[in-house]
Amino acid sequence: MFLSGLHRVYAGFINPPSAEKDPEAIRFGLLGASSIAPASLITPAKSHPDVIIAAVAARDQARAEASSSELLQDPSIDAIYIALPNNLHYEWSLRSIKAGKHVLLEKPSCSNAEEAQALFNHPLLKAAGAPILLEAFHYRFHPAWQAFLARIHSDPEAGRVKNAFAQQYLHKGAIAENDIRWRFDLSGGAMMDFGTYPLNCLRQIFKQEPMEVLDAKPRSLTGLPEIDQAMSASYRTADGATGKLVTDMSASGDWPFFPSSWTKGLPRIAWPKCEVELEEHTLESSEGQVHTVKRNVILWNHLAPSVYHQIDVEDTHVIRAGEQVVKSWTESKREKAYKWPSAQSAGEQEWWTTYRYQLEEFVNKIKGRDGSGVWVDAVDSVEQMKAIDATYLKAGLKTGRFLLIVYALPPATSYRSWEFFLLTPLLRHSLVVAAYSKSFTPDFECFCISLIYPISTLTMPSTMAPSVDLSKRRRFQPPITSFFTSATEPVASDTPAVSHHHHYAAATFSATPVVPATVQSSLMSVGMRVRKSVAEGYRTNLAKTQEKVAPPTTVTQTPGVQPVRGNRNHSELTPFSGLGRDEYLVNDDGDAFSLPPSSQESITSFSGPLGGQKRSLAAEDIYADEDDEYDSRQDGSFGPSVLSPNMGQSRRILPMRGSKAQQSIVDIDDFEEAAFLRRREEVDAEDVRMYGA
Ligand SMILES: NC(=O)C1=CN([C@@H]2O[C@H](COP(=O)(O)OP(=O)(O)OC[C@H]3O[C@@H](n4cnc5c(N)ncnc54)[C@H](OP(=O)(O)O)[C@@H]3O)[C@@H](O)[C@H]2O)C=CC1
Ligand SMILES: O=C1OC[C@@H](O)[C@H](O)[C@H]1O
Repeated sequence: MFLSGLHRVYAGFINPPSAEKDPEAIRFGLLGASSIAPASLITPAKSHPDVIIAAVAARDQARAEASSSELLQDPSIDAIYIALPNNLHYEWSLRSIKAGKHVLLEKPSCSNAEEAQALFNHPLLKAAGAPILLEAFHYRFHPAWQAFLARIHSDPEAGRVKNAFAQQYLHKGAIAENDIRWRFDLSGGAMMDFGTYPLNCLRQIFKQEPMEVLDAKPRSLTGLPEIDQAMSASYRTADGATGKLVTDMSASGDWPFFPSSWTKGLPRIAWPKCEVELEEHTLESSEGQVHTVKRNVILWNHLAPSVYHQIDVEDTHVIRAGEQVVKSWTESKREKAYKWPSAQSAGEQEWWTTYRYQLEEFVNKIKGRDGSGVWVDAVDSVEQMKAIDATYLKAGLKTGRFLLIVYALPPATSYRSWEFFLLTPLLRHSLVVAAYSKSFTPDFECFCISLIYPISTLTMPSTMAPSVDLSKRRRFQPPITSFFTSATEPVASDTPAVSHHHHYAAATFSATPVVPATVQSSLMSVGMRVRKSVAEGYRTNLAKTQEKVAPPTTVTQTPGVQPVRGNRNHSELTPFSGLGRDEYLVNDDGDAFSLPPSSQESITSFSGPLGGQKRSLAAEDIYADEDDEYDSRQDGSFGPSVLSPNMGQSRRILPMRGSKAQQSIVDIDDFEEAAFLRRREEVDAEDVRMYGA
């Protein structure tokens, strides 16, 4: 048994036999030289006759065989594997699909449900001969998982699901401090990463949507309250079945057989596990006797079952005559399923990993073959993201949904002094409006920037107003400055920028309102000063503040020089040098009213040629469903909320009670919605109109 286990590991993960490649083999391009790619695709591809790994695109030219844009444009590439940080999944899947490529997309599919909905319901996926898009929930393709589900859903002994539990731990120290999983701006967090598996397990077990989230308790990363390092959450279906998941990506202590005081702080190793209790149900009734059975099933190690797994099934039988128990007994069995019971996929081997099985089905789907029948469809992926979002909301963690309000106050001439009178009303207005908005939209972080120039001078086309029905968690959003084109700078031509190869800079461009350079620089610096002075305790020392704030490139652009579009782009990535990885772990502690870590960087960070990495507040997630949120206020209170000192990091609020009438002085609907708050989809749609697909 041990030797066969070793063989499965060796052949599955280390050195599978090489298959001779078919001339019609699917040629894969990989976006990102990710750590998971060797296990998830490169090694499995070796034994697949219909798969060739053709190219890898990376930010670092030395490690890349192609740039990401070259990869998508290359007609010899059939499919793209996306194992980028989660925040880039939506964008690059969409780009790949638009380029006509099939997409194997790592989990979680997107940053939030809205993105997932937009992606998986994209019209390009509905057309005849449309590209195949698959969220890589690899564990589901292994026969062990399907055998486990069959014990719950298909056997005559299986009653309805009563209760389920799923756990998945990663031991303390397994993930480096600067890993993408610990970065909010890259849509990290335990529920997004490891937690997505046990959640998916529960959904598969229950087969009912949506699951109500009864409770969700995160353990946040020290210094980064918005990042969940661990989560435990419980759920209930419409049928009343209950489920619980526990995930911990830095698990310690709680060793079996040892007193907890001995092992506290030591890394904890535990198998991934799914456990299901089914309701007692009647097998047969005859001659006044009723035969019932009640089943419990456990699957150990759904994550890497090819290494080892076991399915423990325990059936408790009872024969009753009326209330009287005539006979009862328990049947236990232990099962394993390294292969399908009947050959559902040609040539499968016991050593096939979950990833190898997944690849088999992905290819089968593309080639129109029958295969095992296991698939993760569009609805499934969308529901998964909805369930993740709902868990985060219940946990009270920052959801990454932002409402940014920008509005203009009367011109500066109406104030007697820029130094004093200007900043005070701006600050007051900003804070009051943000707080007021927060009371309508408790699920959103609300920020406000008051400007001095009347909005009318910016001549924003009204068609660019944002939709308010979208909310975005960790959402892709263009930086604020990308919407302003200096009057001295030429308007970018529609020739796609090619100078930003080797990074994943999105090539989405927007029609930008032309703003005189003077207006623009004042606009930016005023906005910056307001934000800065908040963080610095209402300091209004202009010289000192400005010194710290590098002017954005768009403002200082050399006249006559063609701007490089990629550099202004919202999703631009830092180079492989490690810049993006090491810089993080921002701590806002002690900065009472500071905006989230990226608020300043959102404006300054893309001044360099390689673009900014950090999550941009001004450029960020801006949507609110105000009516819903208003209606959902439980305590009947209405009116402004005061943001807590941690407003950039947590969602705590202090409601200030009052009647609706009393509070109607400030109405956020009075403020015109700024053009740069457009939804991503609108940006894309406009691009298509202006520049072609
Ligand atoms: N199915 C599974 O079992 C697993 C799935 N995953 C999923 O795969 C994805 C990648 O995870 P993993 O391989 O661990 O991640 P890595 O950090 O190892 O790889 C991510 C890749 O993304 C590229 N990248 C682009 N922008 C950034 C950025 N700002 N910071 C860091 N990297 C960036 C990098 O490519 P380059 O430097 O080459 O340009 C990097 O190699 C995630 O979505 C994760 O959830 C992860 C592990 C297991
Ligand atoms: O999907 C995953 O599976 C394996 C884990 O190590 C990793 O963190 C996670 O992303």
